[in-house]
Amino acid sequence: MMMMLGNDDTEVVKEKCVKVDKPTLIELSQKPRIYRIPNFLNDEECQHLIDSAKNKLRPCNEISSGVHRSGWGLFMKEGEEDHPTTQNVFNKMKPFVNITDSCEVMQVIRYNPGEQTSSHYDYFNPLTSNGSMKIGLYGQRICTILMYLCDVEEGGETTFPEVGVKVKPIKGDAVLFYNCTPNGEVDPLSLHQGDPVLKGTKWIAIKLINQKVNNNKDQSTNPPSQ
Ligand SMILES: O=C(O)CCC(=O)C(=O)O
Ligand SMILES: [Fe+2]
Repeated sequence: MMMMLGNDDTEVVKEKCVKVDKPTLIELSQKPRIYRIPNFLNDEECQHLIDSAKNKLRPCNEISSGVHRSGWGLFMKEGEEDHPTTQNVFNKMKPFVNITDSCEVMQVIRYNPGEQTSSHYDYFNPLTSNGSMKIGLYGQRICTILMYLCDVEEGGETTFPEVGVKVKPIKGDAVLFYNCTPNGEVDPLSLHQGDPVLKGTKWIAIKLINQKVNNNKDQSTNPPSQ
């Protein structure tokens, strides 16, 4: 399995976080597995991700598969993830998850006041033809790493309504959550949403971690919508 908890580089704590040099996972929920990773990104990394996206954002005023997303977003293009800062961010993820060439490109999203993403699952639905086609192409989205690139004055929490978990955006923190159960089945408890921003701006970066597939997918095709 991809998660390597409790090895030499990581530790899981259930209580308040004490700042330590090595990455720490704070368990927010066991079912589904949701962890906060405090201080995952430094200020420079947050700024780099914002700067690399800010002039290229497109409105996400769309309703696809029943998900209402009203922020502004960008999927990094091939090559943009090669920047040393972004590669360093991926290196920081490696103690926790398997990053392979099957993984979808990183996505950067900005929400202004009133903008949000309604409740949805990140996994591909294996019961639909579209979902199973994407599973074949990219691999199931086993888990998601969501990074907060700034503080938000008010609102904008990431909420998991099925399990009553609400994560406040804190600049540099990340949330790692599993869209599948440990035996690999899609997990309806992973339902989540980006609450409306009430005051300020919310910037996030998202890396979806797909199960590795062995194919020659064309990396230049558009990433799948959720
Ligand atoms: O904005 C958030 O906190 C959640 C966003 C999200 O779940 C997504 O873009 O898939
Ligand atoms: Fe999501």
